[in-house]
Amino acid sequence: MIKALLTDIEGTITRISFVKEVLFPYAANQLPEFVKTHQTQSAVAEQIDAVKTIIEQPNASIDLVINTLLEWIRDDKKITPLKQLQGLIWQTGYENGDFTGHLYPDAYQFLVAQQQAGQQLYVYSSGSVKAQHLIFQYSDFGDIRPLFTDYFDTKVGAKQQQAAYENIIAQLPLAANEVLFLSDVAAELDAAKAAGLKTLHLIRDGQARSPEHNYINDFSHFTAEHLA
Ligand SMILES: CSCCC(=O)C(=O)COP(=O)(O)O
Ligand SMILES: [Mg+2]
Repeated sequence: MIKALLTDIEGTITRISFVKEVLFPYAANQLPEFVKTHQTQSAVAEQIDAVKTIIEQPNASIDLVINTLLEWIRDDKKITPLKQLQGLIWQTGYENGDFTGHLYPDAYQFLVAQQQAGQQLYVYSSGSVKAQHLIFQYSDFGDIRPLFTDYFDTKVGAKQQQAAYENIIAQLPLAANEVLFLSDVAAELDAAKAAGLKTLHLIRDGQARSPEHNYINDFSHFTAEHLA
């Protein structure tokens, strides 16, 4: 019996175009200035050092680090130092009211109903935990952070790795088969299933189906059978 839901964000409860056409361009536009003016702050300096380690250039210039990060944004690389810096950059945009966090209405109604029914709600996204807090704090439906019990990002591992889901389950008071993972990406669902979680594929935009996973086109089609 399912006792908790673990949900992806982009493509599952949030429109892909909000991330690709609002958040990513905003981060790319603000990143050079943000990194240069905040490079001595520990939270930023730590990510700059992580980029230098990844590119194996300990003496890389700040411009090389910035250009590397911009290239990773263009390629939608889910690399932890980029995702951590994006979360710090997006905070200004949310606070300025430049955008609110998109949630599909069916997803919002689903999350509220599930929490009211006693399900624990967790989030696992490539976006940093800070970015997750922000999209929910400044969501289209107001501050919905009280819906969620905890948040996980790529610090537990990449989303297409089985070990990432094993690391998440190790932090929950639940068995893997008591957790239902919701995602739009089949490879993520495969990794979660290999770790023993139950899975449900959100196919909102005509993505290819996978015979390995049950699917729904939106949460209005979610039924009690999905919690069995
Ligand atoms: C938390 S909003 C930003 C989401 C993000 O940066 C991203 O890369 C989307 O990844 P997801 O794993 O949620 O599809
Ligand atoms: Mg996704």
